[in-house]
Amino acid sequence: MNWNLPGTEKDPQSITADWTPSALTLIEGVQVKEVKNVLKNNGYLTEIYRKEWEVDGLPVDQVFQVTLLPKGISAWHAHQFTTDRIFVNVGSIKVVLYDGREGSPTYGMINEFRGGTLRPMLIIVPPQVWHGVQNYTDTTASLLNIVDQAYQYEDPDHWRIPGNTPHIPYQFS
Ligand SMILES: Cc1cn([C@H]2C[C@H](O)[C@@H](COP(=O)(O)OP(=O)(O)O[C@H]3O[C@H](C)C(=O)[C@H](O)[C@H]3O)O2)c(=O)[nH]c1=O
Repeated sequence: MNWNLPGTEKDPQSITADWTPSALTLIEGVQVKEVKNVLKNNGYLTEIYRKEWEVDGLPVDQVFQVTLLPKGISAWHAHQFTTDRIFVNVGSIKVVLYDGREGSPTYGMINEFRGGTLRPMLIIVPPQVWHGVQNYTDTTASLLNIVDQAYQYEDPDHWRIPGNTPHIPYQFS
């Protein structure tokens, strides 16, 4: 008996048995450290960064917070020398990375992560990897950036390209 309706499609695999997106190959140099919330009687506690996780072996020189209003987008950014470590500490944020480094084994690759209160994770973004963030929810969200080189006010190590550039094969929606 045919029970399908016109236009019916079967789901492909989207997630592995450990709930990692099945299609996810990490961009060269990118690392992700997922952490678990520690549930307490009066709330919960979340570790954000430990040197002993050995995610990059780099120093911590500064920590700053970026707050995104509902649906706010901040893209695209890259740094020549600075490693970003992004941790969404409030709400839910999409973190999208693009490898535009010619000669990189993952040149041209996009990585997309959704992290935050529900799925805490630290994302290590190496220098020269383009990144953008989007609060895709209706409540204010924020992320912490734990950088290995503090922001230089007079000479920021910060390059930008518009969020809708045709040179990155990703559209924030
Ligand atoms: C980083 C920094 C910036 N500023 C000043 C400089 C600007 O006048 C203003 C906004 O800084 P920026 O334009 O860098 O902020 P975003 O565009 O939100 O970018 C930041 O958040 C996204 C997600 C990134 O990935 C960037 O690496 C990070 O810089 O704050 C400071 O006063 N101190 C600082 O440490």
